[in-house]
Amino acid sequence: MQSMDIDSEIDEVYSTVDQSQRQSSGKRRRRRPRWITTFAGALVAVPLWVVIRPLKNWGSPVYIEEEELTLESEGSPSSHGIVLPQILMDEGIYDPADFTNAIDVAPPYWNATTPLFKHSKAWGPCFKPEETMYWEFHSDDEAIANTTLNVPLDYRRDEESKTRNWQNAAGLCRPGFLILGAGKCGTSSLYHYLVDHPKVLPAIEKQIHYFRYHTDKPVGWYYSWFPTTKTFLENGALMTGEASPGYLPYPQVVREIAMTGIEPKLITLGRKPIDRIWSSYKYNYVTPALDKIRSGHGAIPLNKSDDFYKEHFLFSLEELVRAELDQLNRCLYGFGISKTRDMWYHRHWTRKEFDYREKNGLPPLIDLDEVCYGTKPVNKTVTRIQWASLQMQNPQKYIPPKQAFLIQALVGRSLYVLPLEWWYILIHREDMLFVCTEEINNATALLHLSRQLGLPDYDFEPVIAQGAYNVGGHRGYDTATSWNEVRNETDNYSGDDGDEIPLSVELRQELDEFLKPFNERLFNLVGKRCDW
Ligand SMILES: Nc1ncnc2c1ncn2[C@@H]1O[C@H](COP(=O)(O)OS(=O)(=O)O)[C@@H](OP(=O)(O)O)[C@H]1O
Repeated sequence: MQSMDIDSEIDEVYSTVDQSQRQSSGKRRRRRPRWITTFAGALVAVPLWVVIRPLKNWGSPVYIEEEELTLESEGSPSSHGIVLPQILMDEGIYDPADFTNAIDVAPPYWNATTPLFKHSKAWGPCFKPEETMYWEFHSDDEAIANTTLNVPLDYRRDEESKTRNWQNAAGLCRPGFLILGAGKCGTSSLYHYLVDHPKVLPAIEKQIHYFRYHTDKPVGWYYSWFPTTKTFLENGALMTGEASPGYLPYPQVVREIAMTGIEPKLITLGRKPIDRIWSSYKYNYVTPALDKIRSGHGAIPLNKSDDFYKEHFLFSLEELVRAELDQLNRCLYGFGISKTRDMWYHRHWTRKEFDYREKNGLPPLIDLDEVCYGTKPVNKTVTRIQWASLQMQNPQKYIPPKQAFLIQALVGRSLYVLPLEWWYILIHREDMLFVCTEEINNATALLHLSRQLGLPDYDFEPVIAQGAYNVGGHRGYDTATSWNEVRNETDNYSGDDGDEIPLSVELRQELDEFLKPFNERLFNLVGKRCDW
């Protein structure tokens, strides 16, 4: 997956998911005729139910008839104005105390005073089903054993859902959190840590990238990547979410999200820039380039060692950072200012911000990806303008073209404040959450974050102790690497000073100087400081 661009990553993910969906649906139990279950259930389950009622998710299956899922059947509003089918409250699946927490924050879509809540035909984040629903509270050991999760999830995905015409969001749920990025900042770990919370259900995939690559599809297609209303409610969930690092860098994604009628909490991770740069150099450049070379590229000899290829056929970190820094200096303090303005000023949603910044002497908005680097090769030898002299002088050195959009921005994607400033134009400040990567190993910091998301308190210590995700060579968003292995195998984790990163002292100093004002601007924007 590593060596592919995000589009093909996603295509691959989709086909794997469809397969696993088919497999997992094959494992689900066949439904029994309802009258049998109702009768048997009444005989056996009712006396038991009296005893075990306080135990959530335990007991024989509970079915809800169609008429029980109408507005009339809904319970009276709780003190927070939440209305759910009465049976969910009676069963103890939800408790009125669920809808606010220790710092008095309600999870997204559960705040009954917001316009979004009043106007959507929904139970919290989930749209009401159009058909009779068939409810089972999961106590099924077999089903549980067949999933990696504590609860078997039901997603409504089928062939039809891939077509543009599929509009219906009935029976589906919206995400309550999105991790926007930045890439290589621990987004996979944070996602897995958050979905360990008993009130949070995962999406089918960590990365859906709907708002970047798939907005030609209806929003129902997007929601179909999350648990269905039925699964969501019967598990007593409060939110679901996803993590797509391709969201953060792009201003057009901000607008797409704001227009979609979702109001998730938006989480951005920022890692010590030099650590992110080094991680991205290895993951987005070295590994995919070596993969490509090993499968045969041009006149590059086969079956040589990694060191041989690195020495003769790859650009060093020093070379790429040097070239990019020159480009960034030209762009951020020169041509990028007017070019960004020309591109964006005519849009309603950005104009006021440009004017405000100009009037108050604030740094100008920059559309880093689009404006500073370009998106197309210059000619057959030069993949991006910033590499013109490098590639002309070393035509034998290889940069995989599909990865160029990531390799070109090793430094740029560590200037977290530049894309974030666009997000703050349209998104409420209280919905923008910033996390320093170096904090995510800390259960207290995660508790704080989960409270800001509107979740009840939870101990994240055990899930953190399991390890980190998507570490170095152990690629894969869903693979945990134990902390022992992490310590043995990574050379750049928080806590050390990154001395082993192969950059000359001079360039490292220049880079630090270059980064400093952007880091300060970031801390100022998000209202907190990281340890870098
Ligand atoms: N808990 C914790 N603390 C510090 N650093 C961590 C943590 N979890 C993951 N990581 C490191 O983050 C890198 C992977 O980031 P992402 O998952 O965001 O990568 S991706 O953009 O989705 O591919 C990857 O960095 P490198 O190993 O340096 O490449 C991970 O090791």
